[in-house]
Amino acid sequence: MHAVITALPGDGIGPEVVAEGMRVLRAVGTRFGHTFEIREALIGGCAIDATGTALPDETLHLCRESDAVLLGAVGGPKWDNPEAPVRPEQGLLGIRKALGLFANLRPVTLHPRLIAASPLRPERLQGVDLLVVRELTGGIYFGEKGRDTTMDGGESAYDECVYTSAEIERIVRVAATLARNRRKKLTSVDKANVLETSRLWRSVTTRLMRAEFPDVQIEHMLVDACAMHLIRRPMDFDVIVTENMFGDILTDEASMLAGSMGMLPSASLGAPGNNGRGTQMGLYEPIHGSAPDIAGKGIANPLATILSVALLLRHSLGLEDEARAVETAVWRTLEEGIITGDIAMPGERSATTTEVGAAVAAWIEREEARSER
Ligand SMILES: NC(=O)c1ccc[n+]([C@@H]2O[C@H](COP(=O)([O-])OP(=O)(O)OC[C@H]3O[C@@H](n4cnc5c(N)ncnc54)[C@H](O)[C@@H]3O)[C@@H](O)[C@H]2O)c1
Ligand SMILES: CC(C)[C@H](C(=O)O)[C@@H](O)C(=O)O
Ligand SMILES: [Mg+2]
Repeated sequence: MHAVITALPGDGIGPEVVAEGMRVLRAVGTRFGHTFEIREALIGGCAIDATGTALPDETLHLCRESDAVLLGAVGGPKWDNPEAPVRPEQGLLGIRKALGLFANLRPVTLHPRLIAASPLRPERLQGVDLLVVRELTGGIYFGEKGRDTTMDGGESAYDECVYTSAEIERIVRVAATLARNRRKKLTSVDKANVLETSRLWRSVTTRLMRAEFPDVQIEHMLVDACAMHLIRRPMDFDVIVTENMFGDILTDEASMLAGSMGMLPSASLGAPGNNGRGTQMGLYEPIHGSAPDIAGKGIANPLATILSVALLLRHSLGLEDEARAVETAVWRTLEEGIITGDIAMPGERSATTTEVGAAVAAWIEREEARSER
């Protein structure tokens, strides 16, 4: 296969982890005989510095012409002035919206050796295998926002949260379809005791599940309780579907089940079959940010990005064997103990970002990595 991938390294540790993602992609190409044409473009803070905008037209054009996009992270202290008119995060939100990527899949799977290193008790983590489906192009992130002055001469600010029934239906359909192929349990997370958008979310979800997914068990959970249950009994979750902001927050929390922010990948997808391959053009990125506290040190965990490459192979290129080869290679690398400091046990040797990427790539190039894990 010949595929065109746009790489958007971005800021902070973004370029460090995307370099390892590309190394792994090249290893997959070598091992399986594919050519991946990788084009790099600017997004976020580095794009602001170079062009004055966080999402240059050139970047968007390249992404639209690609089979898939691999993104690192955007943002950092250099651009953190809250009063700045242009912000790195606008690039990320802009590309998600412009490409119509409303479904953000954030799987949480645990390697056994990470259970030992986790701050949580091991018996709480056995059997954890969940998937958060986060609505990505609506809600409070994209509502009207602005500033005003108050009667007493002070300031006010507002962020409107809007959801339409069509937006809720399409994301719940994605999540329920995924649940149907897993353990057939869907948890819809909202704040229906307070928010009108959540009450609509709950009604639409109930109606749709009854009509189209009677074989999938549906439960509704308030977001505050969900935050607690994710720690108390994470193995009880199969697929979670939720709105944009709740999904953002819950997945940072869920990353600690897997031991680190550096472990969780994501796939952002739009309407199915929009690329002529019967698969989906998508954007793939780790869930973490630019990690300014460790940027430039060569110690960032690249596995979230490498696992995002696996999702890219699966969802945008339809290469299931290749996706599994990447996931298997990641597991083998963890078993070998080639791990960055964020998931190392006290006293254990920490590998660099590059050493981890090279180890995963080496496993892919070996025949054994193709077998089931
Ligand atoms: N998708 C994105 O581009 C994205 C996501 C989240 C935050 N951000 C931006 O990143 C900047 C920093 O945000 P933050 O510090 O709140 O969140 P962050 O995710 O960058 O970092 C949170 C903590 O996790 C650690 N961490 C993150 N990724 C890691 C990795 N791969 N390996 C090891 N440790 C890792 C960091 O060192 C830090 O201690 C902000 O400007 C924020 O807006 C961008
Ligand atoms: C950087 C920010 C806009 C982004 C989000 O909130 O979606 C990030 O936190 C994420 O999880 O991808
Ligand atoms: Mg986030």
